Amino acid sequence: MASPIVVEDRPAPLDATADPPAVFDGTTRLYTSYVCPFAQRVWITRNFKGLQEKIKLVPLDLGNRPDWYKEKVYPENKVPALEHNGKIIGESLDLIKYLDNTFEGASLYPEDHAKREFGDELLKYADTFYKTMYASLKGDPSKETPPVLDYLENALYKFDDGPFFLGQLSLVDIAYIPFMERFQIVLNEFFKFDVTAERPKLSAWIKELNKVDAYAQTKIDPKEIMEIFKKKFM
Ligand SMILES: N[C@@H](CCC(=O)N[C@@H](CS)C(=O)NCC(=O)O)C(=O)O
Repeated sequence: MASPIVVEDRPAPLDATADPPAVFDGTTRLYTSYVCPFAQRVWITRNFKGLQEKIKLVPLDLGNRPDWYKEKVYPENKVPALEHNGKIIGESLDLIKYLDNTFEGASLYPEDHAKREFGDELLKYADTFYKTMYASLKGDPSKETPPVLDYLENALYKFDDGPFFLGQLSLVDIAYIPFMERFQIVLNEFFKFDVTAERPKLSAWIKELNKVDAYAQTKIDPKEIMEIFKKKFM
């Protein structure tokens, strides 16, 4: 079960003029960006586990990033990064596992061996998925994306005890949904290509995820998605 619904105000992103937080003062902080799909994975995980009080959001303006972020916090200069117990941890897939294993709250990975094995395979495939989707924008998505979309559609038939990849909501769904959110909009708007057409499982999966408050609260305005993609990828 998800934790009770918490409605949060989004703090304003910090830009180059902002002072740094009191780094390594014992506060657990998620350095993030509201528009970053990798960071969104960690944000959803935090929300679902009910860690809003324990893990403070520190959103950055990536286009005008403060120098102190690279210098004092995360030399990689990327989001997401988590400050916890005197250290900084990066990489979204590592972070969602870290949050699930380290903090209290609902578990996001099943105990069942077959589900874990399939979950590991799907988590590995997440890079192939998003890279194929981004690369397709330079060509014809209606030809280049069906293999990866069909892989996901077929994967959704594997367990029938719920609409999610491993039946119940897990880290696997959280790894994919930020990217699906963006590509559903962008492919529809710019290429008139519907990722869910003739993919009933995928369509139901997206609908069910939209009912999950921990995710719904992290969505960004579709107009903003289209502007970002127009500027950066097309
Ligand atoms: N592999 C990383 C990718 C993180 C990433 O690329 N984040 C982007 C924003 S969406 C970023 O911080 N870019 C800043 C930059 O590259 O300078 C992860 O999974 O966390």
